Amino acid sequence: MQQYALLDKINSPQDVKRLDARQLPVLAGEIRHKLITTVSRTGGHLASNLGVVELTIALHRVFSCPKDRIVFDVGHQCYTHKLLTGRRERFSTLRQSGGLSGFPKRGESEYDAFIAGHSSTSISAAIGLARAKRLRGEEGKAIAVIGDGAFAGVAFEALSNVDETLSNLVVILNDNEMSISKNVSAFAHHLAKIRNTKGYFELKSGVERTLGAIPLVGRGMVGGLSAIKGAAKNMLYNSNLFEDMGFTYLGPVEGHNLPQLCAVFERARQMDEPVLIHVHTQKGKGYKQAEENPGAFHGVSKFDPRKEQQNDMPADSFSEQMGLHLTELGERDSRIVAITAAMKYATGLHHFSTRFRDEGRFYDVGIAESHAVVFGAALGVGGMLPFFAVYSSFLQRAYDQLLHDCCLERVHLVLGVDRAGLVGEDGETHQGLFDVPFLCSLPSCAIYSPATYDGLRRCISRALYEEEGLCAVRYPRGRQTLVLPDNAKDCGDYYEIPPKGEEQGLLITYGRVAANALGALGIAGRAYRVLLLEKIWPLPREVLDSARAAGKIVMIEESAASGSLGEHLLAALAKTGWKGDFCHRAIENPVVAQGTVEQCMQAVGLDGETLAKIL
Ligand SMILES: Cc1ncc(C[n+]2csc(CCOP(=O)(O)OP(=O)(O)O)c2C)c(N)n1
Ligand SMILES: CC(=O)[C@@H](O)[C@H](O)COP(=O)(O)O
Ligand SMILES: [Mg+2]
Repeated sequence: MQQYALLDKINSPQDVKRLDARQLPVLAGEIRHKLITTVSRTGGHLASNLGVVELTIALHRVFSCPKDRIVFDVGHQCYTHKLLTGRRERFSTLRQSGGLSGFPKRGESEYDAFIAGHSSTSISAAIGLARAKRLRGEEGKAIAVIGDGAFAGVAFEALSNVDETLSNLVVILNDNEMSISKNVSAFAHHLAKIRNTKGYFELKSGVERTLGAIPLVGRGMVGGLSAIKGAAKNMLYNSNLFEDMGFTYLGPVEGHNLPQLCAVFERARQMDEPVLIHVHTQKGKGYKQAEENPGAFHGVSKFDPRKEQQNDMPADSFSEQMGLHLTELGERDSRIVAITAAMKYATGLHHFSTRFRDEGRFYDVGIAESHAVVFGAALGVGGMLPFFAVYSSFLQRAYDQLLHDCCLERVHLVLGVDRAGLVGEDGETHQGLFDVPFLCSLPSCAIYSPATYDGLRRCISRALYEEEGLCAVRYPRGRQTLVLPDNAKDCGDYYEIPPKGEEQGLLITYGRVAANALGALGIAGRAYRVLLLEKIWPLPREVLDSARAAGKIVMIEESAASGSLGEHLLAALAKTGWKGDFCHRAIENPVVAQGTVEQCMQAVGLDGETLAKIL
């Protein structure tokens, strides 16, 4: 086990305060080594964490948690924070079942002030914590640490809510010019403009030189001095969005310069007004491959850090297959326009982007899923064929736009709902378990849930050309696991697989878990007729008819149980007076902790062995 002279003695933020300032860069080096060696073994978010090592050390050096509350935005960059707040010894359990979460979790530590995982919420949370402190007469600052990519959507709603009474609010903007890929938003352009003006310390020393030249002649001068200082600041510095929205802006500050970071954080700690500190960092700092290609090292699976080049083979995945197929369709139909919310590569849309961006048929709207849905709907109203690829859990925040802007007037928008179902190591915030319930609740929404690549291609084409209103094609993280039996009969909306022997019941299932369900039949040695659905909603008529004719039905789905397809099916059967035996296996508690997908499946009873017991 690697020994670290300083890090091994850090068991709380107080230990960071006790170090000599000259030791802080050494600590930063040890932390970087720990991050690279651990994450190369566990997988996780590497580049973002390498970029905030000094920022996080300075945070805990100057502020005093848990009296001061730190809220990380997205929270994928919280690893140094966890190393400095008593979780160093558990760090090797990162993102594993029963181990440390890859995101802040209040239940994990008193130093984790608020949940994170979905982007752009930290300023809202910090404002809430700040207001509560004031109302309860508590000391301390509420500090949001938010990236330039996450400064989108909800963050702008929060910005509009800042006023001079928030004197205990500090926002630290970690500007590394990157979201997952290069940040090309209008906001990023504003940041670039600000970065090119005088930095905080240049400005500060300039103003001090100006003020220093004026002899102090008594108190009256002090008032004059602050007026001159304000004028000097404005003279030296054109205003920016943050100043205009009520913050005192401090920056830009070099994000790997510990003395500067500590000095500016100390300045903010003593101020009695809302402060925004603009820190300029490098995503991937300290690991050459991640510095050169931060996007590729945003989220990594296990890798060998000694290798010069990591071979990033194109993934064998539903995402990749979606991207390739949509690009193929795009060649034939110029009405197809693709949209991503800052997830171009992870959703597979980079293929479509490369081919059609210059024709104005690909848009990365940044982390703004609600905007993406309305934008897409308007593209549809305007006569285009819009396709928005989005993770199931990130789509949750656009529920009203789906209802209000798409469904009420049956606008044709196709959603590629990626990471639908259990995702594994990202845990509770990212499990895609709610899309079937919330999409089924929408008027005139159609849902496809293919379990194979062939089915995915077919469903995307049907969604674009056979459907009229909102249509979702949902598919899991990773690759196809189901092998369709040769005797599966294609019935259009579903496949029918005959029983292996005298029929003992009807098994209805869809999506990735169908592989486990079919496997369970083999384990149990039971003879069920199987309906493997591809179009799941509205429930196909023939499926309902087939169910009504069955005496025993087992329904297996990888979805939150409440509002699930199985509940809808049972309700529909009940309306027909059906009185058979109905067994429904879904996920009763959809707050599913991290682990491998297989471990998550086991935790919720959707693994083959457990399913065999209900057949
Ligand atoms: C609502 C939502 N949409 C998308 C994501 C996926 N996501 C995670 S981190 C990230 C980029 C964040 O960029 P930034 O805030 O600049 O952090 P950096 O990785 O650059 O440190 C995105 C798009 C998310 N977590 N939440
Ligand atoms: C932090 C975040 O939300 C994303 O980086 C997410 O973790 C990516 O998930 P995948 O690894 O499934 O692409
Ligand atoms: Mg960034």
